[in-house]
Amino acid sequence: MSTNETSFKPALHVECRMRDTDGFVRPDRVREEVTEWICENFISLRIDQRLENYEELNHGGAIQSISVVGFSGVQEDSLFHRLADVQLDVQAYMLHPYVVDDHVSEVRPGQQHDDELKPKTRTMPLPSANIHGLWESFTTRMGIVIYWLNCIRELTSKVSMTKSQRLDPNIVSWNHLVLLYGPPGTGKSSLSRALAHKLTIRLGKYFLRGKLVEVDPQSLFSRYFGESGQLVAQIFEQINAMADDEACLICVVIDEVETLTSPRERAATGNECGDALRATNQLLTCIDALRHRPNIVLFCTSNMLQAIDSAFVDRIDIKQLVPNPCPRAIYEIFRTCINELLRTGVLVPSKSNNEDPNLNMRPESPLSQSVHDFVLIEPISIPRFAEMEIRLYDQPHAPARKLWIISQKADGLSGRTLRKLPFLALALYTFTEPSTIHEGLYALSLAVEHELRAYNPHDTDLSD
Ligand SMILES: Nc1ncnc2c1ncn2[C@@H]1O[C@H](COP(=O)(O)OP(=O)(O)OP(=O)(O)O)[C@@H](O)[C@H]1O
Repeated sequence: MSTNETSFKPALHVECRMRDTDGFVRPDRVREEVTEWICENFISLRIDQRLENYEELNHGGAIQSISVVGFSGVQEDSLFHRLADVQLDVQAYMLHPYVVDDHVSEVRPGQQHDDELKPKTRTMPLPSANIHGLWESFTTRMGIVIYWLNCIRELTSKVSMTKSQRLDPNIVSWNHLVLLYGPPGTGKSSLSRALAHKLTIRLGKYFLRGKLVEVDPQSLFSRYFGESGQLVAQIFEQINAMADDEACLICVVIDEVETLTSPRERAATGNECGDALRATNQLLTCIDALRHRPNIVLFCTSNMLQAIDSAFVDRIDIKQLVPNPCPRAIYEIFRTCINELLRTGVLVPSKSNNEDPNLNMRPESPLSQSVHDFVLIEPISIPRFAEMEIRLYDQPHAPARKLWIISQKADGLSGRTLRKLPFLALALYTFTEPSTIHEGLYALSLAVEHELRAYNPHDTDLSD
């Protein structure tokens, strides 16, 4: 098959997580060997599949896991893909260990004035154990996730093209700027970090390392009039210096970017101070200056798109609304929380037949035989939506089914609120310790109703 034919095929992404080998094993060698092994041993692959029996490979000892993580084609929601129809994209990476206290840019003790004039950033090497798994918690298969798949695909191709083809930024416009906007608590900041992590893995062919730089926008405002512009310039000087290492992908995250980019017309009419105007001007200049750096991507988040300067909005390459999670995403949020409560023993699997007659039927019982194939006897974790969807109506009492009904009811709540609810529900509505999974789910359903009433005080009938 010609190379041209291959490059037009959609990509199937496979991630190969390596053990820490102290640099003895090169990721590109692992990538090559795993690609060859997959082509020789598989006809098709399923999204989310974990590949086994790789230990026999020359680099098998250096591999911790191999998973099929995504597909960049038209039918992004289909689960099975024939290798003959795709371009295999294997990435080998090593996670940097968990960092408890992120590095905050240096400030010298005892220098009060100096401290205030230092913009604060946190840096973390990528890919990082701190962020690992975050992307997956957002990208439930199908549903709202499609735009994230598009977003990562667009970013990957733009960064890789500017890096490999050395495109002239004055001719091909790419400002390296992504804006995630939407209501509070929908996961914009977490998604920016998750995107940075994922992008570093996916671009492992082009960049040997990655770095996440999180800028605290509040620290860019000084109480000394006229200093804010300088602080912005200072932070971008630091970022520019980091980008001198061309083998490193620098992902910068600026939360609440509207604080730095308030519309300059407002300042001109006297409602905003001149210092803010200088900060906005400086930021725009710095963004323009970064355009020739193929290894920088800037992720910004905002709750208020209308409060951002139009010249900044005009420079944005990828602008993505992050809405409240849809029921499938809500199911995933609740599912991960409940599984964590089960894992730690805060919740326990069902103990008696009283709660759910189907659930504890013994497999030996002839009466149970017909339902046994479908029934979870002692669930130790709730399955993913994709796994339980086909069996949804066969098991009216299964925890997964109950959770799906609760998730549909919780539509409209923010991701932040949803993450709090399972734990809060146990504190408010259960009286035994530990509670069973069914008691926990009943409590969660009450907590959701309570929260919805707080959102819509006039809506009294929330039963389904
Ligand atoms: N769709 C979602 N899926 C999974 N978790 C989510 C989702 N939305 C929000 N969360 C969780 O909610 C919490 C808050 O997220 P985050 O701070 O990223 O939101 P935000 O949109 O940046 O909020 P704000 O605008 O108030 O700063 C995090 O723990 C995040 O994991």
